[in-house]
Amino acid sequence: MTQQNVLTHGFAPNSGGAAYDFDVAIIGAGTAGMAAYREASQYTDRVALIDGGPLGTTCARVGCMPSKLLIAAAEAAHTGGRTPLFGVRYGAPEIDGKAVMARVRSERDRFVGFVEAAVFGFGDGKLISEYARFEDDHTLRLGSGRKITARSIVIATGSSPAIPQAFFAAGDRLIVNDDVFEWTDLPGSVAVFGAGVIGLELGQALHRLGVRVRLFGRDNLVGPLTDPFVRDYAADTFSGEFAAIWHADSRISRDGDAVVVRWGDEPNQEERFDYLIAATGRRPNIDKIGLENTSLSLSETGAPIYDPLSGRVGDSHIFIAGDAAFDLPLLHEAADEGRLAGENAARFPHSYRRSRRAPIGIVFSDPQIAIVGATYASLMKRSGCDFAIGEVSFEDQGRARVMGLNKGLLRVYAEHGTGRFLGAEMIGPSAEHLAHLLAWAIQSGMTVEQILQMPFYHPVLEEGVRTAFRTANHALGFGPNPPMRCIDCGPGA
Ligand SMILES: Cc1cc2nc3c(=O)[nH]c(=O)nc-3n(C[C@H](O)[C@H](O)[C@H](O)COP(=O)(O)OP(=O)(O)OC[C@H]3O[C@@H](n4cnc5c(N)ncnc54)[C@H](O)[C@@H]3O)c2cc1C
Ligand SMILES: NC(=O)c1ccc[n+]([C@@H]2O[C@H](COP(=O)([O-])OP(=O)(O)OC[C@H]3O[C@@H](n4cnc5c(N)ncnc54)[C@H](O)[C@@H]3O)[C@@H](O)[C@H]2O)c1
Repeated sequence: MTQQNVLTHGFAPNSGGAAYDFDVAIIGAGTAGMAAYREASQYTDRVALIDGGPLGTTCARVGCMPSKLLIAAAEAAHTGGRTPLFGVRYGAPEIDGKAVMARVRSERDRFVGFVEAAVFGFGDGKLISEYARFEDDHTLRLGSGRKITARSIVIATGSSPAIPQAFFAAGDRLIVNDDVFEWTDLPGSVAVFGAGVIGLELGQALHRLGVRVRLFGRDNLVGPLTDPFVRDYAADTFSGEFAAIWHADSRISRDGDAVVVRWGDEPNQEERFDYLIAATGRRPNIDKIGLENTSLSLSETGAPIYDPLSGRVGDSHIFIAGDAAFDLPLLHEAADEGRLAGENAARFPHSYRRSRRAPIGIVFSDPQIAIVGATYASLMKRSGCDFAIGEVSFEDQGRARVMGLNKGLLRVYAEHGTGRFLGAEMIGPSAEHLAHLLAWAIQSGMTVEQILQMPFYHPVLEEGVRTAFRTANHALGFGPNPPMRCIDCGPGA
């Protein structure tokens, strides 16, 4: 990849004798930073995009894309195990770990290449390949020691794995997601710590690829789920497939090449692994950017206090976006926040607030997990039990049974009085698609009644969604419960 557009020694800013070197300086050329750059460039040419590397974005390099590539391989390995249900038998899968990881890495490199090409395509002198930290409110000190000034600044520095101190007892066998995607072969065994999104996705995928996996969670949490019924259903489902301890107070040590994990006093409560994968959450990359040298208001944790509808930190000329803000650390949110911050930084002091899209989060486990709109926990906090709940189990749902994918539970939440659809949590088949339907309904401000007026084909998984809304309709006091397995709804609808 040519770096001819990368400016490392000197730049040509300060056009027109302006007070600052740049109108906008963006720290971080990830998803949020690139979106900010594109947006700000609509208003001014005097934009600097600063990134100390590696380029390529977290999503493409060590996040969304390589994780989904690994999951795709795991799905291929798992498919044969499901087919005896249909009277179709394949032999045991033969998993070539080297070939699995070769595809993950080469496809990953391809995605990263596209991103790099986009950054380098921004034009001469637009990218400054150095790390930056604040020297004062308008001044950034670069890694080389040089300084630049900017009228507005966007912080888009992303996030990094947060690793509990106790894990370091595993020495060089302690790894994070970044390291997994550098493997050239699959290991024999891993202890995955953290039953959040990353832990579930990587843990299940590695298990299906023949790696001995044990997942160690905390507080019985399962991914992002907050509804106790859906969470318990999910925990039972995953426990039925691979070894998982949803709450463990474990002790970690190292014995030769092995990581030893002990989670109780019984002899069978100790296991040895090749690696310990830390998937225990992420923290924003804001601790080393010199925020203490600015006049910004910081929270107790040292995070800039900002408005998520404008990206603006306090009443300053500084904006924050993406995982650095850590409100919704997801790819599409990083892109939206980057655009918002870039526009407002360029327009400054005329910055505006913009409404946000309906929240949506998907975990690419199997079954998939999805949450949309307001979570169960946030509704409980906001209104106690004063909201209506509808639900459907996918165990007897027609289409799910036909496909042998009849594992899952969807719970939908609606506002009493208005019948407005507020949010949903689910585990189940094709959750990635059903979640989009649900999120679009929330963003459109639909009521349960309006949703039930929509067309539903037969036999489809969406009929299960309809059942959940029919039971919500009843919980709202708007109508009777749907008959169980009603024929005109389609069998098991
Ligand atoms: C394993 C994994 C799987 C994921 N899967 C999904 C998924 O399926 N779907 C989804 O929506 N999200 C997923 N995510 C989350 C998603 O990847 C992130 O939310 C998103 O990439 C954040 O983008 P960003 O621009 O904020 O940060 P990044 O892309 O990390 O960009 C930050 C940039 O800032 C640079 N930088 C940092 N500090 C400085 C500094 N001081 N000076 C200059 N440059 C600096 C870095 O080099 C980097 O290039 C996943 C994350 C992980 C880790
Ligand atoms: N499909 C997706 O959209 C996707 C996939 C992967 C990552 N992501 C993003 O990346 C972020 C980070 O993912 P993550 O999984 O690292 O964080 P997470 O916040 O989703 O989960 C971390 C989990 O680790 C647990 N934990 C903390 N300390 C622990 C300990 N000592 N022992 C055992 N468990 C412990 C927490 O209770 C929590 O359940 C996510 O919030 C998400 O925004 C998204």
